[in-house]
Amino acid sequence: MIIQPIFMVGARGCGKTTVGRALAQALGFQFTDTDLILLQSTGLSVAQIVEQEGWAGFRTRESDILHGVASADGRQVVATGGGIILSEANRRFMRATGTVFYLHAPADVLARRLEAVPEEDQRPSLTGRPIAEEIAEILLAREALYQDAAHHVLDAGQPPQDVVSAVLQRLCPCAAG
Ligand SMILES: Nc1ncnc2c1ncn2[C@@H]1O[C@H](COP(=O)(O)OP(=O)(O)OP(=O)(O)O)[C@@H](O)[C@H]1O
Ligand SMILES: O=C(O)C1=C[C@@H](O)[C@@H](O)[C@H](O)C1
Ligand SMILES: [Mg+2]
Repeated sequence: MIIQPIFMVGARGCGKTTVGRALAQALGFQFTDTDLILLQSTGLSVAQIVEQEGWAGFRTRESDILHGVASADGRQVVATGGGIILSEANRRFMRATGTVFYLHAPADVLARRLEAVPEEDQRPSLTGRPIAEEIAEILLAREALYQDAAHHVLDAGQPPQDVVSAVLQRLCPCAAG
C-alpha cells in the first residue's frame, strides 16, 4: 500500500500545528511543520526573515521546505504555513503527492484565538490592520485557494480531538466508531 503525506492547510489560527501534531500521534506518523522547520534551520523567526528578505523571500523559502519535507517520507503529517497556498505550484504539489485537509473556521473564531496568543514573531502583520480585520480580509482573499488545494474541508471550530477524529473518518470511513 502506498502511504502518502497528509497536508494541513488553512488560515492562521485554524489549528494546523495543534491538530496536525495530535493527528500524527494518533497515526504514529512523523510530524512536520514548515514554519518550525524554517525557524529551526535558520534560527530566524518569520518576522526576522520578512524584515530581511520581504514576504517574497519568506514565500520562496517555505515553498522550498514544502517540497523538501514532502518528498522525504510518506508517513508524515505536514502542518503548512497559512500562506503556502498562495503558490499555484504548491497547491498542485500537495494535491498530487498527498491528502490535503483544509481546516475551515469563521473569521471571528480565528480572531479570538489569535488575539489570545498573537505570537507576533511567527505571525507578523500581513496588512498592518488589527487582527480581527486582517483575518477577515485574508480569509476572503484566500478562501478559494484553500478550497482549491484541499481534498477535504473540515470544521476547525470544534475541539482539536474532534478535528482529529474527523480527519481519521475521512481517511478511513470504514473504521468509524
Ligand atoms: N480546534 C481548536 N479549538 C480551540 N483552540 C484551538 C484549536 N486549534 C488551535 N487552537 C488554538 O489556536 C491557536 C493557534 O493554533 P495553531 O498554532 O495550531 O494554528 P495554526 O493554524 O498552526 O496557525 P499558523 O498559521 O499561525 O501556524 C493556539 O493557541 C491553539 O491552542
Ligand atoms: O497566513 C500567513 O500568511 C502566514 C501564516 C503563518 O503560518 C506563517 O507561515 C506566516 O506568519 C505567514
Ligand atoms: Mg502553525
